[in-house]
Amino acid sequence: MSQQRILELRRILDRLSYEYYVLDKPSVSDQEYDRYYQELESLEQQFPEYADPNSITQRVGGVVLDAFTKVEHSRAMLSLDDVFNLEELQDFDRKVREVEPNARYVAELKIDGLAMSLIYRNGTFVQAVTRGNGIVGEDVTHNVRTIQSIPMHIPYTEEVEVRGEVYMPNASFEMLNKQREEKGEELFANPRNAAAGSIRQLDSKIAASRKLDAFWYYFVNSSEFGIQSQEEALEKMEEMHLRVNPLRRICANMDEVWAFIQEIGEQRPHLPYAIDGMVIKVDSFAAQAHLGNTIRAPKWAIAYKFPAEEVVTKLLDIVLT
Ligand SMILES: NC(=O)c1c(N)nc(OC2CCCC2)nc1O[C@@H]1CCC[C@@H]1O
Repeated sequence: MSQQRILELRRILDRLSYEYYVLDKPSVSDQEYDRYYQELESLEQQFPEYADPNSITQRVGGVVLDAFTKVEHSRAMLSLDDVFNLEELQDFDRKVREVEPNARYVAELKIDGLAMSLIYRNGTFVQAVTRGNGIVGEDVTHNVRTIQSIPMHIPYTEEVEVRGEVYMPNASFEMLNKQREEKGEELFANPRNAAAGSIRQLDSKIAASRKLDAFWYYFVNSSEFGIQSQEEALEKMEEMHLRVNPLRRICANMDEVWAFIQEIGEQRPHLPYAIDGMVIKVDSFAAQAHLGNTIRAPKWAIAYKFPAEEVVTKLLDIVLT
């Protein structure tokens, strides 16, 4: 029965795609993957009545909008206050401990991309909305659907909203600028601009060609899943087959945070994506609620920013290499 086979192939390919793009551990060869993919493509062409926008064959894009729809966020997408040195981190820690003396932190790399909200209903991906001004964003579902590591199905039927950062891996960024240089087009200054420019495309075929990726870090309705801390939320999102950055550290105090920042500062030039700092969050959700938010940013999180690489050293690198 062809519909049966179509649904079975979609499940197989979703699983294989998860292994490849999220776990980075494929269990079959590329040839075997391609055989399943081609069988699904030809069955979908023979039986268009079984078309599904969430089918893996739709990741290549092909939707061209004439405008973006504005969407109001279910809950405001907060920003982060910035600090630039250890002393300011210790000020933040002191203020936290006035309210939560035993707070522990989760330190997460600050991905330099654009913030995004994903909504799943009945286990299926339904919408992606940019942060916009934090209250209202743009519906970019057609472009986010092309990001291979984002699951189109999750094993939960309740409504799930998660937030994270869509970014352009350094390899994609270098390749894109090389192509643009060959075509005499203006280059993107950095991966963040390139990612933002790609997500704002009306033609999802262009977005698909930009090979974007994403890490997820915030589970909006986590309390409905009985989750009590940031680390638990990250583990739950991993369980949902969402791609979560494994490079993170639970820290008992700000000294451990500072040690992790130094370690990552060393690794930064060798990471496959751009980071502009570290996001430090109080782990316990009860403590987060106790600390609260300002209108713009949480009082339970802070962004430590790495010193901007001196333009001079960058220019010297170019001149001297
Ligand atoms: N860029 C990041 O890697 C990142 C992160 N790892 N974690 C958060 O946590 C949110 C949750 C509540 C307030 C900030 N935000 C991040 O980026 C923010 C989103 C909006 C502005 C920054 O890009």
